[in-house]
Amino acid sequence: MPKVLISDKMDPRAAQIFRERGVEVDEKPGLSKEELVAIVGGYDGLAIRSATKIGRDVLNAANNLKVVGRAGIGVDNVDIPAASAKGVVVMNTPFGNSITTAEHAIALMFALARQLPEADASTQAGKWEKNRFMGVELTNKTLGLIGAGNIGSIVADRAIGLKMKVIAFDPFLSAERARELGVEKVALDELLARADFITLHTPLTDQTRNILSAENLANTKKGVRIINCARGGLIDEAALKKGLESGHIGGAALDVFVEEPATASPLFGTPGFISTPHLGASTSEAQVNVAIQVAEQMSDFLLTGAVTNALNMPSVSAEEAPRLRPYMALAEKLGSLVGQLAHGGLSAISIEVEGAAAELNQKPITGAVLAGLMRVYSDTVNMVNAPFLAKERGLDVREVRHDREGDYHTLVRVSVATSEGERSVAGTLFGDYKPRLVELFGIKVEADLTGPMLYVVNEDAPGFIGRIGTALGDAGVNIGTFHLGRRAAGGEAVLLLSVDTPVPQATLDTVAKLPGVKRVKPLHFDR
Ligand SMILES: NC(=O)C1=CN([C@@H]2O[C@H](COP(=O)(O)OP(=O)(O)OC[C@H]3O[C@@H](n4cnc5c(N)ncnc54)[C@H](O)[C@@H]3O)[C@@H](O)[C@H]2O)C=CC1
Ligand SMILES: O=C(O)C(=O)COP(=O)(O)O
Repeated sequence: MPKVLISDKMDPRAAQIFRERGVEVDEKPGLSKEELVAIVGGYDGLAIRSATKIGRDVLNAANNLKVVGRAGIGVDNVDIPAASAKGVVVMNTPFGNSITTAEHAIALMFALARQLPEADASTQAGKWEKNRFMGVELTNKTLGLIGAGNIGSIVADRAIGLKMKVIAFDPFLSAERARELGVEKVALDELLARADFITLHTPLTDQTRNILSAENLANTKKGVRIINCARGGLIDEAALKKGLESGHIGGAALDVFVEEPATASPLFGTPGFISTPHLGASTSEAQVNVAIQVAEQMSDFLLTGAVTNALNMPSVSAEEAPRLRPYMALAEKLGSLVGQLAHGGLSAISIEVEGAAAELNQKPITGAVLAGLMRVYSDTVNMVNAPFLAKERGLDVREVRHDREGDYHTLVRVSVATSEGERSVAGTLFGDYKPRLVELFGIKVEADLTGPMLYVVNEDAPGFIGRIGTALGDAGVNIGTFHLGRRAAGGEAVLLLSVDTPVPQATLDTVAKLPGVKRVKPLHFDR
């Protein structure tokens, strides 16, 4: 039974779903990094929010980990390249808390416009400072949206409802989508110059880090009010403090900080500054949504192989997963076969599907071929990290889908470019579930690729099969199955033998010296 650790505070429905689905679950929110490193090796899945940091140290210790599930949106607390290299799928729940977070941005916008936190503190202190708190109306003001994705779009919709004019800077926002949202797409400089309020809704990337830099903050309209419910690091916090102190910035509301938890930010106490402790997603509705979704996605993956909302792997639906499973086994065996038989470096690989295979999602098949191929070089390879490793090695990967149906109702062909020219192998599924090799380097040969095997290329000649049987028999190696193919009578022939035990080196040397033998290679396949 797979085992999952919930390492952040999560709605109890997550644990309930894991248990109902047959996944063992431990709940240990608030672990230190050292505590997590000490126990993470015992888990197949980690369910997290933003507090758990999954870096190389945690991943190095996570030797059984298959999936990290983020009950929320931002995954900047997960080292995705390191997770991919380790073969760990990282998934999030991209919509479950978007409305809640958008509402928090709107709440902070109102709080800034009417100085609600300060007015509340002063009133409850018995001061009744009616004349101190003069606010501004939102109606007819311009809201500058930096990032118009899921959350930004909801903020735009709500702000338009409040009769604001919404302008948006987002390089990936199409003119058509901007029209649909009722926002005006502008360049960043124009947004800075025109906006009365600015709200940030982008992920933290190399392009967005410090997007509100000291220089950009200086180019904003005097009195601008700024809201950040996205990620700390989008705003230069020191420059923001200076801007608030000089009065150029009329107010700022941060839900997120460069350093979290922010318990001693220099911004605290600055006039016009208000803050919340990363509460954007904290409503009961959003937390139920993301808890249910993450537990379902992770259980599906661990129990059926279905992949939803992964950031480092193509999706596989729950309906597709059972249909794809035998193809992935076939693909992995074919990849392994070409990997084991390749002489020297490979520069390119092409994965072709035809017949019934062409109706399926090809990405997982490609991932499985690459995993089989790359496992020849490293035994920590799986479908998640194989495409990354292949890319790192400069392997050119091509996918081809043929509508035609040939001799077999379904076929997967793997061709590699080697220093000796192109080599290709092909396989089918017998009875729609049993992987079977049907072609090896242009020669028709049918075989199960399983366990220890022996591959021999020889000149087709009478008596050869007897001689090889004797050589293996003399070494006490029992032959399980025997598969033969040849280009033409008397031409090049291939022999694939499954053997009960691996063939010793001395016997391989004996076989290599038999008359007519051109190549001998022991192979091994997972069963
Ligand atoms: N405070 C909180 O508790 C929460 C924070 N978030 C954060 O909110 C942010 C936005 O989330 P979503 O809207 O769901 O993401 P999304 O991916 O739907 O939208 C992000 C948008 O940013 C745009 N973008 C990317 N690079 C950009 C750039 N250089 N300049 C301008 N725009 C750029 C993208 O085109 C996209 O439209 C994320 O950072 C997420 O982690 C999300 C939920 C809760
Ligand atoms: O979903 C996100 O990106 C968030 O920032 C929410 O964070 P949280 O789950 O509340 O720690």
